[in-house]
Amino acid sequence: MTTTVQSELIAAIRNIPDYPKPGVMFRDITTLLGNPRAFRRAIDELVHPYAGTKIDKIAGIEARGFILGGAIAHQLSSGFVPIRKKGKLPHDTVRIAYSLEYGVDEMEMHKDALKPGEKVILVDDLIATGGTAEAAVKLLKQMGADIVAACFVIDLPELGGRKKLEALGVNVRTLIEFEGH
Ligand SMILES: O=P(O)(O)OC[C@H]1O[C@H](OP(=O)(O)OP(=O)(O)O)[C@H](O)[C@@H]1O
Ligand SMILES: Nc1ncnc2[nH]cnc12
Repeated sequence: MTTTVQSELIAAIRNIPDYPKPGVMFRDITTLLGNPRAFRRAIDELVHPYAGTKIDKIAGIEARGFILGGAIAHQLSSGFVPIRKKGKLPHDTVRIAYSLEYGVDEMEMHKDALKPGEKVILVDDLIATGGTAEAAVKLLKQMGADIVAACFVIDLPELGGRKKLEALGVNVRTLIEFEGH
């Protein structure tokens, strides 16, 4: 069943066919971010299960996870930890390689960004194959984080990312789903 809030979020997202390559329907959240009501709704929906829970850090995945994660951190009075593509963080880092549709990339976070046992929520805009989020989960676990949940606005269920994270024992929260790539 699609709720009113879900319909509103779906309507706020712009769909761009064949971007960045033929056959991909790009789910563009910039229109949602530019819509004050939809942006607030998305943040409220992502946050509400954790209201009143002490969450030490929100870990946001570059780049769109920074925007959502910053707003969520503010709402939950948590700190924010950026997980960045390699070479962007200035201090000592932990780094992990991960697979993209074509080739591999690496992401990293600062070694002192988290203390073991801290409660962390991982945030990104979208989960597709789950390769990006899986790598982020591995980095967070390496740092000794207690991963409370991984939260995304959009799930592309056919690509299997949610199941991949759940197989790692991660509680996954998503707001809306789209069929296909
Ligand atoms: O589940 P996956 O198959 O790993 O794909 C999901 C990732 O893809 C997009 O980021 P992208 O790699 O396009 O980077 P960007 O946000 O820096 O543009 C999205 O924001 C996720 O981070
Ligand atoms: N279809 C899609 N739209 C936006 N970001 C994505 N990342 C991976 N697949 C995507």
